[in-house]
Parts: sequence; C-alpha cells; structure tokens
Amino acid sequence: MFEDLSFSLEGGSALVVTGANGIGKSSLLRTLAGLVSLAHGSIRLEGGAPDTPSEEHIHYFGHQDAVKPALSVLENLQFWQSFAAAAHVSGFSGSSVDPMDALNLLGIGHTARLPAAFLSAGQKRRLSLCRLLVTPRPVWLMDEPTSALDRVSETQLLGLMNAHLAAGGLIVTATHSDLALEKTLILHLRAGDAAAPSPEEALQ
Ligand SMILES: Nc1ncnc2c1ncn2[C@@H]1O[C@H](COP(=O)(O)OP(=O)(O)OP(=O)(O)O)[C@@H](O)[C@H]1O
Repeated sequence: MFEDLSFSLEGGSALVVTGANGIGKSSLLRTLAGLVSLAHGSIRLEGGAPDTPSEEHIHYFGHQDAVKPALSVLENLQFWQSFAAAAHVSGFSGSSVDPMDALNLLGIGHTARLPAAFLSAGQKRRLSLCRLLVTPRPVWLMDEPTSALDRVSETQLLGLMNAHLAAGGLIVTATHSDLALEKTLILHLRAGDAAAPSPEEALQ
C-alpha cells in the first residue's frame, strides 16, 4: 500500500524506482499499468490519443515474458503486433519496427523459425523486449528490465530506452542496477515513507 506518493513525468524523461526487496516497486508499476486498481488517488495521462484508454498507451514489461512456447519466435512477435494497437500521440515520434528487423536488432534473428520454447531465459527476455519495438506506444513500464540479460544485451537495452526517450517517450522502471538513462528522476521507496523525486535526486 502506498501513501503520500506523488510524481509527474513529462515525455522524454524516465523515472527510476528504487528500494529494498518487497518495498513495492513492482506493485507501483502494476498499478500504473492498470493491473491493480487504486484504493485512493488518481493517475492521469495528459495528451493521450482521444477515445483511447490510458492502458493502451502503455507497454508493460514485467517479470513474466508472456512467450507462447508452441509458436515460433517470429509468430510470437507477429501475434503481439496484431494484438496491441499502436498509440500515436503528439510529441511522440516512435514508429513501428518490422518484427524480423526487431529480432535482428535484439540479436535473435537466427531463432525466428524456432519454437519459442527452445529459447534460453535471456533470449526470451530479448523476444519480450521486441514487443516494445513492433508497436509504438509512448509509455514503457519496465520491471527489472536487465534481468537475465548479458552485458551486450544490457547495453542494447539502454540504447533502446534512450532512443525511446529521445523520441519523446516516457519510461518508468524498477531496477536494482545502475541504468545510464538520459533525463532521469529517481524515486526511492522507503518503508513507511514514499518520497517523491526531489530536484536534488534528479540527474540530467
Ligand atoms: N499478488 C500479491 N498478493 C499479495 N501480496 C503481494 C502480491 N504481490 C506482491 N505482494 C506483496 O506486496 C509487497 C511489495 O511487493 P513488490 O513485488 O511490489 O516488491 P518489489 O519492491 O518489487 O520487490 P523486489 O525488489 O523483490 O522485486 C510485498 O510485501 C509482497 O509480498
């Protein structure tokens, strides 16, 4: 449960949520994603596409990879692309990446025709990341995005996240690692006290 938690974030910037295990980082992201309802308070998305629910502006990249094992790697991605509609809003210039190009970009193009069940944990994570590229949505909610990724993939991920910010996107991420993101605010959650990001905590 959160109390006295308040923050605002503008396009092109990231909020990095930190704090001890079990403090509520994932819960906060799930709440922002609309997977958990609010007891009090509100979450507002300004400048969204008209007649489009706020959830449809969001990509939620959680702990579960949501990979369908019987489909091929490429089929998984094509399914996701057809399932999630793009959200085009002013100030956000993200565009749709072709599924095969996305797999190549994340270094798993050679697995495209394999059943996704054959992928390693890190490869599944990369496939799941491809979802964010094939359907442009301005808000990325990312829970421990670097988990299971090797150094090279971690660097690639950072590049993708910074490119998303440069395109006017917005990122909220919970992480225990140092992510060298541009335009970042830190929100450190503490037991009995959830601090809003202060100017001193803001890294430019
Ligand atoms: N589905 C659930 N039902 C009941 N309690 C839950 C559920 N999910 C999480 N919790 C509880 O909510 C609290 C916050 O969990 P959360 O997963 O948000 O923490 P976290 O900060 O992301 O932790 P970590 O760093 O370990 O990932 C914990 O005490 C956890 O036990």
